[in-house]
Amino acid sequence: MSSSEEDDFDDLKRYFSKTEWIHLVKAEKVRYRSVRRNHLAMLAIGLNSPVPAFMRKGRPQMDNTAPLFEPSDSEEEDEWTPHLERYTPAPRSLRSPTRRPAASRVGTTRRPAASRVGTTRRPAASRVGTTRRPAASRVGTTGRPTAPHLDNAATSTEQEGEADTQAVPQREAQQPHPKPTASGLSKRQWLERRGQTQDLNYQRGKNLRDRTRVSYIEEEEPKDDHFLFCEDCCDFFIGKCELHGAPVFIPDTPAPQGAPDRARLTLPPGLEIKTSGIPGAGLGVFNQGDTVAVGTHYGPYEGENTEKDQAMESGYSWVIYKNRLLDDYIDAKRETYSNWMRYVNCARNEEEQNLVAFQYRGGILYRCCKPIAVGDELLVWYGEEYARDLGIVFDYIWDKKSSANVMDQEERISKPSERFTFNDEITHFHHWSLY
Ligand SMILES: C[S@@+](CC[C@H](N)C(=O)[O-])C[C@H]1O[C@@H](n2cnc3c(N)ncnc32)[C@H](O)[C@@H]1O
Repeated sequence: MSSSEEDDFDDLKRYFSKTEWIHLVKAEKVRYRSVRRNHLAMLAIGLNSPVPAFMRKGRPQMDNTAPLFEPSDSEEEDEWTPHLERYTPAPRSLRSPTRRPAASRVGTTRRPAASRVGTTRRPAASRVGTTRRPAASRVGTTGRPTAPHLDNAATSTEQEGEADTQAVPQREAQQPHPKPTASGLSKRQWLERRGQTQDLNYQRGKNLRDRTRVSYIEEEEPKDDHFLFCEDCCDFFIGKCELHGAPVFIPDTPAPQGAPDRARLTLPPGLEIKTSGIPGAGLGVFNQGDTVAVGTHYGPYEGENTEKDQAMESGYSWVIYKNRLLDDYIDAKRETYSNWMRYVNCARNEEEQNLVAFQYRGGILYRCCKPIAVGDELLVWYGEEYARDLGIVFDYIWDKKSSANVMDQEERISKPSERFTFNDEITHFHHWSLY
């Protein structure tokens, strides 16, 4: 990383020991920086955001001086971060386990990224699950109860984040004086700002019925597949990208499940299904409308839930990572129970790939990573092993230089032209093809 890039992370350094810092790779720093920014942004607008673990004072040192996200050979690997990509540039077949791909196609041992069935890798388009724990909760969630009836309330944001919600009212009732929250306001002040002081009428001994109803909404902890990726910033975000705003989602045309030819009926306006431009590939999906902009999202991929064995037999399946023990398999073989995305063929090289498959909130989405002009065929990457299993001939070039050293790789990853996503099982043409 150049020294000017290193400067970008100056604010972050103080949260880490020297040893921890030198073991963080760029992608991790970028992630921590986003987490911190999100956290601060939420505080700035008065939302209750727990302090991210890594920012907490006195947190235990990360005991590991080796890379924080050291890859493991175990199938049980629960978490996946971009960092791991540095260690496994070699055979990334979906069937060979260590890492967890983004959405992956079924069919191998590796779980496919938004992956086609058949792998153990976490699918890119659906590679679920990483080590990321973006402290910052989604903007818009209420976070822990800022119970309006607790007029003498207010424990620190952090305490609130750790305590049982049930315990909060009692604990808070015992606190005679408001303590400042992480936003610098006491809870009372915060509530006053929100014009809710009229609700502060609850005192001990008063009829509980007089209390304002409070709904305790658990803060949603972002999961690995809650993130979207901004193709311009080359960074992950939740909700909307700070610079480029809300992502574009193109919904399917509604069609009843079980309808004959349902998959075709779901085609969004502007797309067309016709014979693929790839010889022998059958049908494909083409753009017949305006150019599809980078960052446009389609999906989720629809099909029937199935077992791994069946999924591996199908040319229309993806793996959806659920947790360390469980994957779901979705098969769009039957047109009556699937959507148009089943017709999207596999790119044969980086040049023609214009969609990236990844897992988002338990489904597989395709994100446009290259403008799709009128007449162009939509092409996604299925994942190497799955593509192989299907007999797809592709330009297998990335492995030739897969032994590129880590620094080299990191340099390359930092180039904006090379995508670096959690879902990169599917996207590896983007950044692996160059090695
Ligand atoms: C998800 S389906 C795509 C839609 C399929 N073309 C159809 O007509 O239903 C996957 C199947 O399409 C074909 N296919 C997809 N990409 C291909 C490619 N690059 N080259 C050859 N065949 C391909 C293979 O037969 C594969 O099993």
